[in-house]
Parts: sequence; structure tokens; C-alpha cells
Amino acid sequence: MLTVRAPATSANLGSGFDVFGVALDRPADVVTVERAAETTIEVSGAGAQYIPEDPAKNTAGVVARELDAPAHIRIDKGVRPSSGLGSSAASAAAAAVALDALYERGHTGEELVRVAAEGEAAVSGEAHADNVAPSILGGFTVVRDDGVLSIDADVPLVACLPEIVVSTRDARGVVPRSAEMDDVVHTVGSAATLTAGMQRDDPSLVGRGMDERVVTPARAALIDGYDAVCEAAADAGATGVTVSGAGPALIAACYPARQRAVASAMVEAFADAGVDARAYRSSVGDGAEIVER
Ligand SMILES: Nc1ncnc2c1ncn2[C@@H]1O[C@H](COP(=O)(O)OP(=O)(O)O)[C@@H](O)[C@H]1O
Ligand SMILES: N[C@@H](CCOP(=O)(O)O)C(=O)O
Repeated sequence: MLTVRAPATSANLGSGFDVFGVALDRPADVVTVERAAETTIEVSGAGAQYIPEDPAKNTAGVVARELDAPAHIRIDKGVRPSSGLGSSAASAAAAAVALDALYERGHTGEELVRVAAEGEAAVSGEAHADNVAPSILGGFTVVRDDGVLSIDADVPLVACLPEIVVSTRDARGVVPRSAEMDDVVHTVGSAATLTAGMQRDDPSLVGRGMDERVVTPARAALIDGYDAVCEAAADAGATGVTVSGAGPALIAACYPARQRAVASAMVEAFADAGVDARAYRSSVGDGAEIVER
């Protein structure tokens, strides 16, 4: 028997749609695996009632199939589903790391990212790896077809999760199919700025690099109170705010001294818009780890 904790993640960070991701300190999924003749799944914790226990429909079950590693899998959800905080990815990442260790397969982290991304394909329709990469490798990650890059970074973040449900599949449906060249140029500038900010542990550059004009506005329209929450966060000292993943969570960057104020401002602004929300104060965190053997 083996237990792995895999963290929530925030993908895209505005300018890095389907490319950038970052591991958060919390919340996290905790997954326990035991060898079995065939895979079975039990889910408890946040939003468990919305998560299928059929292995073919659960990201962790798909990972077990991909690794040919049948197991009884217990998932304790810390990351609520349809959050924009990589809920389905956290289970996939934890299962990949746990089953690899349980069956002593010795895959590299990057290989496990590819396997866990197949779990994501089962729920969102596409094998996007921008959540599973940071959940497995930790840090700030850049995913490309030809590989994954992970950078250790130390930048304060606030993830604010409203009590709204937005499924990644639906939110992928509103992404425009094309973009104006001006907007593409702007996005490249932002992405480069954000990457430099992560490399230099610079909250100001990270926040500026979150600005993006194609995908984010389309998705912001699905989140009640989005503009007011961004404005409140900026007034409280956030250097940048954007949609986390496919939403409805928002992610903000800030200097350490402003983190508490930014978190409160975001929760209050959601409340003013009639939406309950909670904020997670975080840094760029570590990837999945074995917590019990
Ligand atoms: N282990 C899992 N954890 C969370 N959601 C899962 C899992 N397996 C399948 N799902 C399904 O995936 C969907 C949530 O994933 P997604 O929309 O990508 O949300 P998130 O942004 O939180 O990852 C829900 O329909 C849920 O039932
Ligand atoms: N790049 C994906 C990320 C989805 O993240 P999630 O946390 O909402 O599952 C996208 O933007 O669709």
C-alpha cells in the first residue's frame, strides 16, 4: 500500500494557454493505492458526489489502465472538481506517481506527465498536460509537444475559488478558434515577461505577464463578479490577476506583504457579487510526494 499527495495547480496564468502551469502549496488530493487483480475506485472528500468511481471515467482509473497497473485506488479529494485548480489533474498526478512506485516501474517524471495527461483527456476531451506537469514535477512548468520544463520559483500567489461550477470541457468550448496578430504579439510579450518573472522570483513581472486578450475575456464572461474581483485584488496590491485554468477560480500574484489583503479583497468582492468564495494563500509549491509506504 502506498499513499501520495499531489497538489492543486493553476494552469495558463493568462498568457500561457495550454502551456504554463504552477503548483500550489494547497489544497491537494491524497491517493492511496493497493495492488489488485482489477482496478476499483473509492472517492471521498470535496465534491466526491460529482466524481465517477467507474475507472474508465475517473482520471486516476485511466492512469491505472495506461500504466497497466491495476489497483484499488482510494482518492481523498482536497481539490474540488470543476474548480480551475486542476482537480482532475491532481488525482491523475497522484495516481501516476503512486502506481509507478507501487509497481516499481521507474518512469521519469516527464514520462508520468504524459501518462497522467491521458487521464485528463478522458474528462476534458484533450490530453492537455499543463496541470499534471506542475502537479507531478512542482514549480512553474512549460509544456510543449516535445517536452516539459520545470523552474523552481518563489512568488506569492492567491487562488480564489468561488462557489460556481465551470467544467473545463465547457470552458474549452468558448475559446476562440483564431486571434488577431496584434493580440498574438501581445500574448508573446506577456508570456516572455511572466517566464522572466518566475526565473527572477519577481511578482511584478509575473503579474504583468498574466495579461492576455484572447482566451481570458471569453472565459471571464462565465464567472460572476470577475471584473469587480480583479479590480479589488489590484486595489489591494495584486500585481496581476487572471482566470485560473478554465475557471471559475482566479489566480493573483503579489508581493508577500500584500498577500493577506489580496486574499480578503477577492473574497469580499465575490461576496458583494453574491458569490461565496474562499481564498488559498500560496507560494509556488512542490510536486507530488509519497507520504506513506
Ligand atoms: N479523480 C477526479 N477528480 C476530479 N474530477 C474528476 C476525477 N475523475 C473524473 N473527474 C471529472 O472531471 C471533471 C472535473 O474536471 P475539470 O472540469 O477539468 O475540473 P478541474 O478544473 O477542477 O480539473 C468532473 O466532471 C469530474 O466528474
Ligand atoms: N489549459 C487548460 C487548463 C484547464 O485547467 P483546469 O484546472 O480548469 O482543469 C484550459 O485552459 O482549458
